[in-house]
Amino acid sequence: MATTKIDSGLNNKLINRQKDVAFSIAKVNLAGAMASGEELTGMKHECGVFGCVAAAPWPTSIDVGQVICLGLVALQHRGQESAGIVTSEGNSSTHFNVKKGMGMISNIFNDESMKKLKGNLGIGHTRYSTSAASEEVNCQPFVVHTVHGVLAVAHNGELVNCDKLRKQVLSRGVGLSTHSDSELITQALCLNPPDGEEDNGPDWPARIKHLMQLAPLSYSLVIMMQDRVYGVRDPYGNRPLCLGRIVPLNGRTGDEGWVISSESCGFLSIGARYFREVLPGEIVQITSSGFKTVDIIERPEDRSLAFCIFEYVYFARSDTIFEGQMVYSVRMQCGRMLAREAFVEADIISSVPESGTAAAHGFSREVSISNSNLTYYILGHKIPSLIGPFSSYLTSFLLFSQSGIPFAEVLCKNRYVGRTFIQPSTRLRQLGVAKKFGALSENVQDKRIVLIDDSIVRGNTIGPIVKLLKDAGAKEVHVRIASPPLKYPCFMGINIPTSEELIANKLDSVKLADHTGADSLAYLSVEGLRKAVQKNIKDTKEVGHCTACLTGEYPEPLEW
Ligand SMILES: O=P(O)(O)OC[C@H]1O[C@H](OP(=O)(O)OP(=O)(O)O)[C@H](O)[C@@H]1O
Ligand SMILES: NC(=O)CC[C@H](N)C(=O)O
Ligand code: SF4
Ligand SMILES: [Mg+2]
Repeated sequence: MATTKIDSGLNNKLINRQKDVAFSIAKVNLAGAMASGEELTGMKHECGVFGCVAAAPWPTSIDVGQVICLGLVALQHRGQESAGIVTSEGNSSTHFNVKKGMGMISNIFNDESMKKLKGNLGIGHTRYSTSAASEEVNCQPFVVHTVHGVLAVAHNGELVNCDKLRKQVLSRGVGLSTHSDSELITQALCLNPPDGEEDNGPDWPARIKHLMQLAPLSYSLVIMMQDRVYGVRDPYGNRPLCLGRIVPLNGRTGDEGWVISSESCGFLSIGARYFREVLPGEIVQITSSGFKTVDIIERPEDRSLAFCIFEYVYFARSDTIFEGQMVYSVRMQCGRMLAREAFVEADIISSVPESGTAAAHGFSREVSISNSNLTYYILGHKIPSLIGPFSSYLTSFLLFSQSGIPFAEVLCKNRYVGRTFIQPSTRLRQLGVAKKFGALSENVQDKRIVLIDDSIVRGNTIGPIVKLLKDAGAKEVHVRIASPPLKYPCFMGINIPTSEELIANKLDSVKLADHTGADSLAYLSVEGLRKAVQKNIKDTKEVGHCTACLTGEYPEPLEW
């Protein structure tokens, strides 16, 4: 697989760029978080895109605006800074209906604004900023008027060659009003094609293709013209995008419309069914008569697919389907793999809610193999090593594919803590309290606990939780992380903290165990994660995942 490993020269440039980007974004986000007293945890920052086109005849009876609004609610975990919906009535009208604003979807859209979002087709966006500040002016979708009519664009991702493309677009006489790479994409689509006239009106697929050649990654786009929506996924397939069909009520046949979304998780709640993924490099056109692939743009030959592996680990909702498999099942598989790599004896297996839970169930079900010597368990009892080698027959015969250690919840998550408006006092900070969590003390008392989380980023979550569990009476807490140490920045739509902020760059697992007060701490290996993700991918000609934040191997040369 051809990838770009960071050398020391590039590393310095990366550090500088990281500082620039981190400063411009973090000053907004940190200010927001600090003002609310909220502690920064996890990898934030992706975005969700959604589109809907009603089947003919138009005007449709489908409430397109509401379908998009509910579609965005299902994608709310992908971005909570701002959101927007743009609809088109699909006729000769020279404008789109637009509603955008800062904050959560429920704060932006109400019955009154929904009434104005009439239409037969539309697109929506929910944002976490990566390339420009979290401000009203950068809210998406971007809407522009061109000589060929109105155009709206919603983008998930981040252009790795943004500076170069910016210069190209500016040098063609276009003025940009923001620093957003998504505005840049919108304006790049408006440029007249470099190689001649479009005799029969604008050739949008050709323009999109041209953009894709100029900007290799990373993006999933929904682009709306007056009577159609295009769905576009970058040739590396870095960010997700999938298609669904709106099924008729009362068992009638045929489709009532089509949806396109970053994730499939919301489809059932809007009366849609998952159809398929948009392929890496594919341009899909959706009109009142259905979907059609209009082109597939290839990657350079020596480069592999690079779907973000962290969509499986943490970002996506667990009922979403990627590459033919449900995210929840992959997270369980990560837990199984973790049990094979880093088993430890304990009384209960538990998780840090929410996203660590599926992996904990997987861990609990797995036959356990410790790192150095095989240890076989049946119904929680260690089998003497003498009969160990025969136990695989026993386990399959007796259907004991479990470690024999039950799963039990130990933590209760407070979902309102993010709204607190006070800064913790020095005393509270020194106590290192796990503000988001409470301990289920009866489950914890005198127990040896394997505590599973999906990832450690800054290390702000795990230490206070270990302390909380010990304070609640836990005898031992063994932390197991269902992904490898996070060491490198991401430039593809995820705002990973600077390298210095990533705790794995400061403390190895032994030191981190010591630092957090855990009795042991171990991560899943990169190979283990890859195997867990790729084990059940079927019917796909090609498989490939970006692991740059874990390995420093980037899918495409970085150009700064
Ligand atoms: O090392 P840190 O910087 O503290 O970040 C790591 C934590 O952040 C995420 O959880 P989060 O609370 O964001 O959401 P979740 O409920 O989906 O797990 C992740 O699941 C880890 O628990
Ligand atoms: N996280 C994202 O996908 C953000 C999209 C785009 N780069 C923006 O900042 O608006
Ligand atoms: S660097 Fe990490 S977060 Fe970014 S796209 Fe690659 S796997 Fe995903
Ligand atoms: Mg978490």
